[in-house]
This record gives sequence, C-alpha cells and structure tokens, in this order.
Amino acid sequence: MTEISLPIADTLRDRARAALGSRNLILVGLMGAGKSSVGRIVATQLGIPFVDTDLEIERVSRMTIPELFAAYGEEEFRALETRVIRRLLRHGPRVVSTGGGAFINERTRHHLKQGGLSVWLKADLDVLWDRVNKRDNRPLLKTENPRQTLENLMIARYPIYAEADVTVQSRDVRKEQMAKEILVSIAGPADESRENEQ
Ligand SMILES: Nc1ncnc2c1ncn2[C@@H]1O[C@H](COP(=O)(O)OP(=O)(O)O)[C@@H](O)[C@H]1O
Ligand SMILES: O=C(O)C1=C[C@@H](OP(=O)(O)O)[C@@H](O)[C@H](O)C1
Ligand SMILES: [Mg+2]
Repeated sequence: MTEISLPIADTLRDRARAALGSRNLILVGLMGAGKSSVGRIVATQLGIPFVDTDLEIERVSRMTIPELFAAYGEEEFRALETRVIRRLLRHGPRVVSTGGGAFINERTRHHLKQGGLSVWLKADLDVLWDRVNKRDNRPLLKTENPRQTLENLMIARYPIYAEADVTVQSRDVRKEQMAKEILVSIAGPADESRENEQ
C-alpha cells in the first residue's frame, strides 16, 4: 500500500488552524461568558483576524449598544445584528464573537450555522452575574432584578445555545487558559506522543 505523506501539524495552534480551515470560529453564549475578551485572545493565538459583532454594529451605526436599544428597541437592533453578521461571515477564517442574543434569533442563527464552526461558551449563573454586575452596558439587564433576568435568559436560551457545534465550559480561570481550552475543543485531543506540547 502506498503511504500518503501528510503535513504534520505539531502544535496546538497548527492543529486548531488545520481543523478550522477556512471556516470562521464563532463564539456564542450568554452575556458575561467571555466571548468578546476571550475571542480576541483566541484570534491572536490562531493568527487570524478578530471581529466582535457588537463592536461592528456600534461602528456602522455610530451609536453604542445601549443607545441603539433606547432609540430603536430590541427588534430593530436584532434586524441590524442579522445584517451585520451576515456580512461579517462572508470572509473566513476569522474569530467572530457574537452578542448574546445573536444565536437566539432564528434568522441570525441560520447564518451563523452556515458561516462557520460555532462554540458555545457555557457558564454558571454565579460566574456570569459576577462579571456582568460590574458594568452598566447591557440594556437587557436594566430591570428591577437583573440577576433574576439573567437567570430567566439562561433558562430560555441554554437549549438553543446547545445547538452550537462545540461546547466549552467558561470558568474562573485566566482568559488565556479559556482561549487554550477553545483551541483544544476544535483541534481534538493531542497525539499521545506529543502529549506535552504547549
Ligand atoms: N476567564 C475570565 N476570567 C475573569 N474575567 C473574565 C473572564 N472572561 C471574561 N471576563 C470578564 O468578564 C467580563 C465580560 O466578558 P466579555 O468578554 O465582555 O463577555 P461577553 O462578550 O460574553 O459578554 C469582562 O469584564 C471580562 O474581562
Ligand atoms: O444577550 C443579549 O441579547 C445581548 C448581549 C450583548 O452582548 P454580550 O453577550 O457580548 O454582552 C449585546 O449584544 C446586547 O446587549 C444584547
Ligand atoms: Mg461581548
């Protein structure tokens, strides 16, 4: 039998890059999961461009997310989000960090599923609350009991995030460690003979 010689991807980065090919790596999950901050690190580690859909929405609208919600409401925001995401997904490979509601919207989810490999950053309520509680920039949490609102969103949304291709548990470890766990999740387990790489 003829032996086929394949290029050996010998670092985690190379294996993850190879697994991704020209697909986008799309981060989904609830507010506070770390999509924006960890996604940026993943892109640097992979050596591919990073885009955050909320930042892009803010750039094209010249408004902040809270301003958009206040001026036009959630429905209009979702319509803009769908359009922006559809455009952003045309070019891969990139790391695309989405806003928490993007994957929940049926039309946007359809584009996201076609546009790359989706990774759900899944976190417990306490972890999420601890993180989002520190800032005032999430309009959906401007309620009388924002922790309860976050829990309600969790109950409603988790079955839908579960449709993502891959799930990674978001924990209170360094963001670089989270980024590495995302790479491992797409690269698959290392060759045992190279177990100590990275
Ligand atoms: N692994 C982590 N450890 C500690 N803080 C984190 C971690 N991941 C994210 N954070 C912090 O939590 C907050 C929310 O993170 P962010 O990336 O904006 O989440 P998302 O985009 O999913 O809403 C930020 O202040 C960020 O610095
Ligand atoms: O969960 C949501 O519906 C939203 C999440 C936010 O993004 P992050 O998940 O990055 O906080 C932002 O898109 C907007 O406030 C709505
Ligand atoms: Mg974000």
